[in-house]
Amino acid sequence: MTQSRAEFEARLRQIGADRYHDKHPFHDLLHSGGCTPDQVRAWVINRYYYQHAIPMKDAAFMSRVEDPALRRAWRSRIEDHDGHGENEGGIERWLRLADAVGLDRHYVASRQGVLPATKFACDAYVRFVRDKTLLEAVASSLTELFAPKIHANRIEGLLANYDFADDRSLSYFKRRLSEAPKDVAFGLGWVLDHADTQEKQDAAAAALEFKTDVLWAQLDALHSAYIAPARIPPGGWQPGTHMIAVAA
Ligand SMILES: O=C(O)c1cc(C(=O)O)c2c(n1)C(=O)C(=O)c1cc(C(=O)O)[nH]c1-2
Repeated sequence: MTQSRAEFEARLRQIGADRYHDKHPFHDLLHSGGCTPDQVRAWVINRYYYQHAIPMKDAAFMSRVEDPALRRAWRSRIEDHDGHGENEGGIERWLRLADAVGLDRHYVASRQGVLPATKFACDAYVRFVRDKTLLEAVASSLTELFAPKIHANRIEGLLANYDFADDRSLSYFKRRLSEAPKDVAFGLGWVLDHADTQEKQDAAAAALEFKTDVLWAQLDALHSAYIAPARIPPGGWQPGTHMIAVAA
């Protein structure tokens, strides 16, 4: 049976409550100060791959949208990451975080050393948004409903527990606190308006579940590779390498 708008929204929010990556043990370690500097670096390197994929998936989405009003509402997402005018953009802000943890930003931006499962997960997200219905594509972005809370926790946890953390190195997350709610308010409204049959509601819910898997798989990959007993796959970043040379 088709759910009411309120019931369907509650169903989507429950998917976050059950499956969002704020519950992953890697995040507990990271936010509580339990990661070594190299484990934080591994996260920065791998998460860069997600940052790199996001504007590509938004461009893939926009290439399929025929309604100019929807493209107009969506295009700021690309500018938020790539920058526009005075705004240097999220990718540059992420590289500032890479600088702060002592990594060579050119290495991070090269995406060498990224774990295989991170690549598979992020590339699958870009393909999903390119190939599925527009409704499923928009629904898959709705994990951002749950992101401001994890960003606020992360800012607080990193500031309390790591020397590298300050306003400058964490500016990526601070900025997302104002960008994400605007995007997700639009995305949620669009999904609630367009998921007007049971079949469409089921497809949108499945898309959101798929996206929680994309996020969870990245943290499983990190945990397996870099938390003891660490098992770095061939080609994965080796701790101690690709650091900024520090003057003696
Ligand atoms: O740190 C996080 O936990 C987190 C999660 C998500 C998310 O839920 O997909 C995004 C972000 N951050 C983020 O910074 C971001 O720009 C972003 C864009 C999107 C998207 O699907 O379009 N998700 C996310």
